Amino acid sequence: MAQYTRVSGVVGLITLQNPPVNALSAVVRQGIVDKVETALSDPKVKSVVICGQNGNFCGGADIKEFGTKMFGPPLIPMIHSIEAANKPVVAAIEGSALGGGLELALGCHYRIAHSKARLGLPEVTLGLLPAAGGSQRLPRLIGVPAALNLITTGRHVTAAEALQLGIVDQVTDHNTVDAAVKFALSVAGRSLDARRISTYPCPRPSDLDALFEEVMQKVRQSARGAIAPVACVQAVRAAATLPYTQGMEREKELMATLFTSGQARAMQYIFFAQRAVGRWRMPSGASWDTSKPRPVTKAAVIGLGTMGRGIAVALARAGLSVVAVETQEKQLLEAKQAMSSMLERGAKRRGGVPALGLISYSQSIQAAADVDLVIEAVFEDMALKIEVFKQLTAVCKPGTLLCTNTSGLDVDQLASETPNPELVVGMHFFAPAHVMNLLEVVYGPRSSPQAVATAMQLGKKMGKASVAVGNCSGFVGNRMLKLYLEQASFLLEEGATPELVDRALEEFGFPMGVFRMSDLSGLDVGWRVRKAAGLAEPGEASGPSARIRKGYRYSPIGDLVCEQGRFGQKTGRGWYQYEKPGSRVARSDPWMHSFLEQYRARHGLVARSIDHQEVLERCLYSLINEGFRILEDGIAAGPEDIDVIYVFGYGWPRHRGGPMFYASMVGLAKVLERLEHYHQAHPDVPNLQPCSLLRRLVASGSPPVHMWREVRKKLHSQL
Ligand SMILES: C[C@H](O)[C@H](C)C(=O)SCCNC(=O)CCNC(=O)[C@H](O)C(C)(C)COP(=O)([O-])OP(=O)([O-])OC[C@H]1O[C@@H](n2cnc3c(N)ncnc32)[C@H](O)[C@@H]1OP(=O)([O-])[O-]
Repeated sequence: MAQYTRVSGVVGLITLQNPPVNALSAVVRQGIVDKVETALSDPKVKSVVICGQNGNFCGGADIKEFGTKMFGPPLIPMIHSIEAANKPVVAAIEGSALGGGLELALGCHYRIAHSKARLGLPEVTLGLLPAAGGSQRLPRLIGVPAALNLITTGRHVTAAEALQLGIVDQVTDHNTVDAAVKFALSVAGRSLDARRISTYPCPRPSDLDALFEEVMQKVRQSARGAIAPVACVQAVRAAATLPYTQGMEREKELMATLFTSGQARAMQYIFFAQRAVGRWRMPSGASWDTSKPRPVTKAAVIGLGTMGRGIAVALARAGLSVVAVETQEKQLLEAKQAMSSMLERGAKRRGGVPALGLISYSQSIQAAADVDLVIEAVFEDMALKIEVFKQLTAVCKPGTLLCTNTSGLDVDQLASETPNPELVVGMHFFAPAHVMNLLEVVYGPRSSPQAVATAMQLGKKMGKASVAVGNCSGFVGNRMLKLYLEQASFLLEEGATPELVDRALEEFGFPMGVFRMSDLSGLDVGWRVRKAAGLAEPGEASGPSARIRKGYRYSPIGDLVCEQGRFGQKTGRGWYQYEKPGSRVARSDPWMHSFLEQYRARHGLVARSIDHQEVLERCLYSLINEGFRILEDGIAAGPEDIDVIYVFGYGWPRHRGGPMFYASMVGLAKVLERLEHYHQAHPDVPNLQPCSLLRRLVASGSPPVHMWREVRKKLHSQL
């Protein structure tokens, strides 16, 4: 709803009230219409101020209303009536003015923002476009290029940038509503003809067609199949080429193509999933609202390799005091240099001062004696990690949380090597840790809910999408990825090429196919893990046993490629060839094609034609199937946890909603039928056997993804 008061005698103050972000629900819209009417018809009122309750202007249209029957006054005429008002209307912007919230402000005649406010039109991140006049008014106010950038990226701008762009008229460090009321008093009675943005001509850059062509090409490339960014460009083009009213018609048309699209549903699902994973729950029943996190102001990072450096920088950026420990002097000096430039570059990009002073460096673990939490990021070797944990328990103050950045080793085994296993959790960051937004917080059976709560809160403070998961080999992300990689390798045996498999996955929307991604992360990483697991055997064995491990099918192709010293980008050769070691542009490698032909010949395999559909079904459905096993094991509390992990950590296209959401869109019965088909064709691949939870969900009518948690609980209780 909206509240109305008259202040300073002649200013009508309208306050949006819908905590926490004053979203424009039907009730709020009705409130605005009524209160604007009141203010405009009150003869004592000379000008009007619109603000939001609780220091937040407006987070836009109410996303929770999408997909339901819409009622209440529509946004567009509501904003038009404000713009057409005969008394100045001033928007007092604090906190966020996003989407419909900024569109409401653009309908006002003036905008005053607090210096900490954030403004933007992020509809594209929800699979939509600004559909309450934003795509038509913003280009008229700030020009086509700037509007295109904000609308196609959905990025939020600071108040300072908004002032520089001309979106707001004034920025204040003081009480914004007071500043707006003072401003409203100062403009009372002034003509408003020049303040109605929809009447502005849209500035036309001389090379308009060239500009839109270039932007559309870039947008199509980065969109990777997402339809909303393309529609955003088309809507802004309408603003630049059509009169306002026709442009609004075009905006409406384009929004209609997006609003009910599967992509929009997927992206709104991820919006809420990202918030849902913050409400974590452990199998013991302990949860986010019953477990109090410990305060963490000072942390230590042990081991300053690539991961350790990124984690320390991310902690300092979050405002924590950091002790960075590296026992090797040369490595320590190199790390100090690298981390300082990471902080400086970051500060330059985001504006602000690099937090160089927050990090202290040491060669001794003793330096971690007074920290609240330690993150161990040494080489992925259990014996080494146990040794580090032993040293830490000897020097750290009582109650210090010991976290490991292992990407798959047994967190509980590590915990059992310490006197206080309840203080041990995994904090699995993704490379580069100061860039990637995902954090898997891994709890073992003895991890205390307080330790989980503390790690989750720290992850949020570092700006990470933090997901609490149970301890198992590979946790959630890597455990599922193993099946995806396995199928990709099998497809090479059966006739596919790295190029074909990658093209199918990139057309699906992944930034990189599985083989280009492996070349980027280094083939030797997986090889070391396979060797440690006793899977990779040296030499070119032939015959059936060469492709069997522990009784099941195994593809040694990856091991054989590594034996050639082909580790990917870092060696200039991997599944692809690169100009030189470290280059990033992958080119097909004739060596790989003849190697695969010889490999098939040696193992009596006959190549067959494989299409994109089979690549997607085998790689994605086997990954999804493992997702169901993870839900069945209770390692992940719900499908949202898995989907947030894959969208934020593994490049799963956001407009496909994540693996589990995607399975629900494809249809669980279809996924089950295809898995059964492939398992029948490959009985020696047990991972293709459909998971019983999938079978039972299909048997119970394939309920929608948001009901799986409840259905799984019920199915479990029936066991
Ligand atoms: C016509 C028009 O053109 C179109 C079509 C539109 O306008 S489409 C809509 C466009 N608007 C957006 O894209 C902005 C979306 N929101 C945000 O980016 C952020 O929320 C925030 C504003 C920057 C605050 O961040 P936060 O970190 O302080 O809190 P939070 O945890 O995120 O959010 C706190 C709680 O508020 C809920 N919430 C936030 N924004 C919401 C919204 N617009 N509608 C409904 N609920 C919303 C959120 O789910 C959470 O709920 P719960 O989990 O507690 O139950």
